[in-house]
Amino acid sequence: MVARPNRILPADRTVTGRFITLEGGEGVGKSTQIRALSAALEARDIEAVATREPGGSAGAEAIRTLLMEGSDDRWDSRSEALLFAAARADHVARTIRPALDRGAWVLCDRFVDSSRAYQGGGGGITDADLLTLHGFGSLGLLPDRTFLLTVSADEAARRLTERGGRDRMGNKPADYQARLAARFVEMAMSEPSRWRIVDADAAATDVTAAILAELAEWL
Ligand SMILES: Nc1ncnc2c1ncn2[C@@H]1O[C@H](COP(=O)(O)OP(=O)(O)OP(=O)(O)O)[C@@H](O)[C@H]1O
Ligand SMILES: Cc1cn([C@H]2C[C@H](O)[C@@H](COP(=O)(O)O)O2)c(=O)[nH]c1=O
Repeated sequence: MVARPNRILPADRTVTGRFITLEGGEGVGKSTQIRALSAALEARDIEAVATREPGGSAGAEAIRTLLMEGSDDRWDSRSEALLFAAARADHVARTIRPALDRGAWVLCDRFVDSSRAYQGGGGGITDADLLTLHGFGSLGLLPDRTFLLTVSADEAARRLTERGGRDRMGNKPADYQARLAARFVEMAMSEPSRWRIVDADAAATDVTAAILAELAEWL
């Protein structure tokens, strides 16, 4: 197997698992799709680890509470970026890397690209600084494939109402939300080998099928 540059592994190890991330705004259906993809992988006898950020390990879940509760200005941009990076470092070390090392697939609801969109596009931290934090905290681990789920504004609002409201980050002002949405698209366009943009306005089963089609080469 050809070593992939985003994996920092001992020289004698090979990896058969894949690291897949889902990105996008609130309520676009990421967790719904993670559940469906887990089931699809398990049906093929592939171990799937479904996880999320911030969170996914005991330490990261504790940091999640700090990040998700309180007013939208509880943290300034730099403190917030550091907290997300610290949570991610623990998540990668305790959950993601061990799973990949044993050959499992990891399906993660948000990862470093959310920091690049929210703390970067929204909060004004430079991409270089965010990637430096990621390099130190998580040894620069990147997904094999990242799906950007997009929905129309009306459908996103409908789903959020149905689900019951926004979190602390979702309460940031409209210009912040617009910048982060634009940043997601910019990242996806600038790295087409890793990213796929999926129209998530469709029925959940159709979205799952579209994602699986983009994973077929590894299944
Ligand atoms: N394709 C779909 N069509 C219609 N409703 C959907 C679809 N996908 C998800 N939903 C519904 O939209 C709501 C939000 O979905 P979900 O929790 O999966 O989104 P999310 O992207 O994980 O949200 P967040 O980032 O805020 O956690 C839920 O009520 C879910 O049942
Ligand atoms: C990983 C990550 C997340 N965020 C934001 C994005 C969302 O508003 C919340 C997470 O809530 P979810 O319902 O679990 O999707 O946190 C962020 O700003 N930066 C990040 O790195």
